Amino acid sequence: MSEVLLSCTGIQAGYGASQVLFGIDLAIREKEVVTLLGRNGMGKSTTLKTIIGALAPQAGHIRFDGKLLNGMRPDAIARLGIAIVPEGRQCFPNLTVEEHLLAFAANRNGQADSWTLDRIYAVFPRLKERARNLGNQLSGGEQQMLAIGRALSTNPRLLILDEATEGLAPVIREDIWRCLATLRDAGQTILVVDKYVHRLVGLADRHVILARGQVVWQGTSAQLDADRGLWHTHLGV
Ligand SMILES: Nc1ncnc2c1ncn2[C@@H]1O[C@H](COP(=O)(O)OP(=O)(O)OP(=O)(O)O)[C@@H](O)[C@H]1O
Repeated sequence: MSEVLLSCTGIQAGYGASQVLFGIDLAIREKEVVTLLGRNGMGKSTTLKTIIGALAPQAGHIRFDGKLLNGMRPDAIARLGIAIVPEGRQCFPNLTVEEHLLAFAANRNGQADSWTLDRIYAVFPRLKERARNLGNQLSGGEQQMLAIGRALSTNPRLLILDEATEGLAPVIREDIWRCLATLRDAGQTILVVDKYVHRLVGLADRHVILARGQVVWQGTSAQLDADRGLWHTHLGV
């Protein structure tokens, strides 16, 4: 089995006096695709925020490639190789697609198989067609592809997607799922938060379900697929 890349143990976190996470334990191995699932308000985004350093945990440890992330600033964590595609895409209106993909490009970890512009265009041919268009000339789906492409251009060891298909038309969502499957097949380690569990069982290796700030279930896609009671109780499907 491959090495554990990210591990969270006993994470507690919240906003001021309001505690949201009550001891989250999760681990992601290299080349795994893992989802974080659960109904609205159960703590998925808060977990992501603690991993990327946007929110300091009140207790517990977050380790990435063996290094303790507690207390590190978000930019330092990003430099270690964690990239997030945030909810809402956040493209720059006055940069072209190609400028977005070049402006953030880095291969800090010296990966042999790095995400060059050509490789990103191979995963997202639509972005190649739109290379000279500005961010504000793109459709919602194209902006989402660009946000993923931009995150990839930093050659992250862990790519995190927070509700990447939110608000997209079903046919565009399918495009995004196909692209994520291509990334998975290329060996990219991915943590996904999304609500389309039907699609996620076909995409991910493992799933972690949160309820009220705690991990209530973890298992493989086959295990999740076989237990529709879980879908009903915790995923509202
Ligand atoms: N900035 C904030 N300040 C105060 N409370 C917050 C803040 N952000 C989130 N919360 C609260 O923390 C709890 C968990 O929210 P979180 O966004 O982590 O849930 P989630 O599982 O990602 O759900 P969703 O899919 O609705 O985003 C909720 O009760 C939410 O109201």
